[in-house]
Amino acid sequence: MPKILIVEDEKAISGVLESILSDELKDYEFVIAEDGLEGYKLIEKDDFALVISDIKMPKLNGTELLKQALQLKPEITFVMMSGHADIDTAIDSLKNGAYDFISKPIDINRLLTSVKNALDKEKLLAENQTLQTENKSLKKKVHKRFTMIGESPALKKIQDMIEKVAESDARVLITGPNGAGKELVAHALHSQSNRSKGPMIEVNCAAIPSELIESELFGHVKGSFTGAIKDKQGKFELANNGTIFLDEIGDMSLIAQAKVLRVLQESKVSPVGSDKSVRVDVRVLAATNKNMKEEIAASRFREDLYHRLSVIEIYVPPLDERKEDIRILIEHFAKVISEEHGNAMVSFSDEAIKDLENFSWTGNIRELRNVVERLIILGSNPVSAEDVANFVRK
Ligand SMILES: Nc1ncnc2c1ncn2[C@@H]1O[C@H](COP(=O)(O)OP(=O)(O)OP(=O)(O)O)[C@@H](O)[C@H]1O
Repeated sequence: MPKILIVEDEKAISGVLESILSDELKDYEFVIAEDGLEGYKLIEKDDFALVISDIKMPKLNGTELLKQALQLKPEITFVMMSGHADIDTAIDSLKNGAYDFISKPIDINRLLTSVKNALDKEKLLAENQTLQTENKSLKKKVHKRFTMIGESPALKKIQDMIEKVAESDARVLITGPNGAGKELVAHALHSQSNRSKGPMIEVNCAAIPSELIESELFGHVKGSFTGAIKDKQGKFELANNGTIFLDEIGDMSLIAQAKVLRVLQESKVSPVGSDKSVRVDVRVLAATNKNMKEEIAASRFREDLYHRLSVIEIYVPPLDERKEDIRILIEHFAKVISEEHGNAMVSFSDEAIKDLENFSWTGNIRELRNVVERLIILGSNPVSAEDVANFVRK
């Protein structure tokens, strides 16, 4: 239970305060100190949601208590109480960091309002602190999730390209087979760009039915079709001042392609059912595992859209073409997965790694990660060549 400290040398006053406040604030425990020194010792030992302190007290006065307590715990909230004679001191205490002061004789309503406001402020600060910590740890997790591991010349080339083009607003088409790391490249481009503080919005074009894609990308107004029960912002608007990542663009219908082309030409979007258009400042990244030349030849993809999307093209080759990355990827995934499982670090024997290097990885890095996870769960520590033979069917 959170605690409130009352520091007051007159027992009659502290008693009355405690009984009134505890009636109103049932979720708090009250602690009483009879002078500033005792109050300081309690603050040293314990955490208080609020300190209500008199100013004139023996041993350590309220002003000194405030100063010393704030040095010890800068986030602590104080409400001071003062007689008429020391009103100036009370005002000074506000300058020194107290939240409020109340003059004696105490007006109970004024006291309750002040105490409740002070506690609200304290709660907001605590919540803010928690959110900031959560945000930091989420950012770290996201960063970890999108770290690109590898030392092959192919990966180095990709990283060089990312470094060169990240800062420009050039559209980038990322190509390569499933599971090779295209999404990772898109995240690296966003996080190394000037837009990194803005949003990165991902759209899996293959997963959205063609009749819904327009509303997904550009939004709609209420009543524009059955089911449009309220206005909805589209992904392009949500990505304003940031990046939109159109994954599996090769699977987008021709109708949707025409609409995306218009946005790229005009930098404006019109929500479905609206005759107004909204200007958007969005960098467009796209990815596909399809051979776009073949798609264009078969009239499944618009050539004009392809040229607009692929100002820069980054090709992520399959893992089988960069086998020198396998060892370092296994070690990386072993570490990450052991951490995720909350286990001791599992290592891989040299023979196990060599056998894994000799396999063909049609599912690329995604498949390798799954296999490492399977071996960590089912195999011994260190994972042996025998474990690989037993648990990986190739
Ligand atoms: N270089 C790398 N280092 C570490 N992890 C990687 C690397 N490349 C890919 N991965 C991991 O492999 C998995 C697949 O990668 P990703 O989703 O980027 O592939 P993709 O090419 O976008 O696949 P798809 O086309 O199927 O969407 C993810 O878990 C990703 O974190």
